[in-house]
Amino acid sequence: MAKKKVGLLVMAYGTPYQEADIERYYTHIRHGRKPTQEMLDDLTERYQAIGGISPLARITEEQAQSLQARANEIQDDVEFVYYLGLKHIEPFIEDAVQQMAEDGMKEAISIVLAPHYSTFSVKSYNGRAQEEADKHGMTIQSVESWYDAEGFINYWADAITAEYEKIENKDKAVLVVSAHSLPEKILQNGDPYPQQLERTAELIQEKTGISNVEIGWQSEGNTPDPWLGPDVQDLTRDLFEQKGYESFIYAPVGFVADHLEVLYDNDYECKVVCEEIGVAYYRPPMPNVNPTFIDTLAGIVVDKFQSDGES
Ligand SMILES: CC1=C(CCC(=O)O)c2cc3nc(cc4[nH]c(cc5[nH]c(cc1n2)c(C)c5CCC(=O)O)c(CCC(=O)O)c4C)C(CCC(=O)O)=C3C
Ligand SMILES: [Fe+2]
Repeated sequence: MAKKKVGLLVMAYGTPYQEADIERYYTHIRHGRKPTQEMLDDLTERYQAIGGISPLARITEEQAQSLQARANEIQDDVEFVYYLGLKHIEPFIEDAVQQMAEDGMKEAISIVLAPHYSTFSVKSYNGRAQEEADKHGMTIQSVESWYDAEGFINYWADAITAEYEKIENKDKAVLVVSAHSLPEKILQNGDPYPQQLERTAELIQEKTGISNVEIGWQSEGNTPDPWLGPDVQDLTRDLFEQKGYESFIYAPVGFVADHLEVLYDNDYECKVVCEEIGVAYYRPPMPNVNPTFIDTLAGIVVDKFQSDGES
């Protein structure tokens, strides 16, 4: 008998596919408000600085494909079929859910390719998926966060250790663990996002044994609100002045792929600060489709599916 098919909704941020997409993508991020020409030029220049366009579209697709393959390798009960649902560009989350329904899926499991839960990020992905699923009478079980998953921590611990070993004077080295900043107002409703980042950092510290570890926030948006800090660039200067560190390892653990926020905000902006103050810059590779990482996500998806019990 053919195995039952279960939808595997893989959700991610999305990125422009070509330069001509930047304006509508940015407008979507801004909830329908067009960016000014200056803002648009600024974003276009940042994409140009990383090679014209982001590698994120390709990597997200590869992550979803390998996640499907691994999830089908580690269990034999059902066949997971992946659907990509993006937050800010097509295929949108709603498109993916609708497609699942048209393909006859009755149930699905969803995961967001971002480790930390926030009302601003994961909650909105899951809410959009759920709302669309309701329209089609589909059930979606959503993985909420995986910032403390053992294989995820192991991935970063190994990648960071490989950089750390290159450094001679380890007393003068610091690890900066970061995620995307969010408006400070998330704190008023007890959002778990900052605690989850702290926990990721703590687990990485336990695993690597690195003594100097700091939390930073990066890539904050262009809005009048106050954002969570310290920003990684300011933090770099402060740590240099106050502690005299000579080597900085940046681990942007709130992201899972090579994209603008890492290739520009870390590899260009943080590096510029490091060069200015004369310290060494290190940034371990992103998870992308690393087998340990994909295996971890597959395990989480399968566990969630099995624990919620098929009827
Ligand atoms: C929490 C979070 C994550 C991590 C969790 C998750 O992955 O969901 C994330 C990831 C990403 N963010 C990305 C891109 C952008 N985010 C922006 C703006 C914003 N992000 C926000 C939040 C987040 N963003 C917020 C609150 C804004 C301000 C909106 C406003 O203005 O009210 C802008 C506008 C310009 C700018 O501010 O830089 C861009 C271009 C890319 C793709 C990069 C590529 O294309 O390679 C990725 C993976
Ligand atoms: Fe963003």
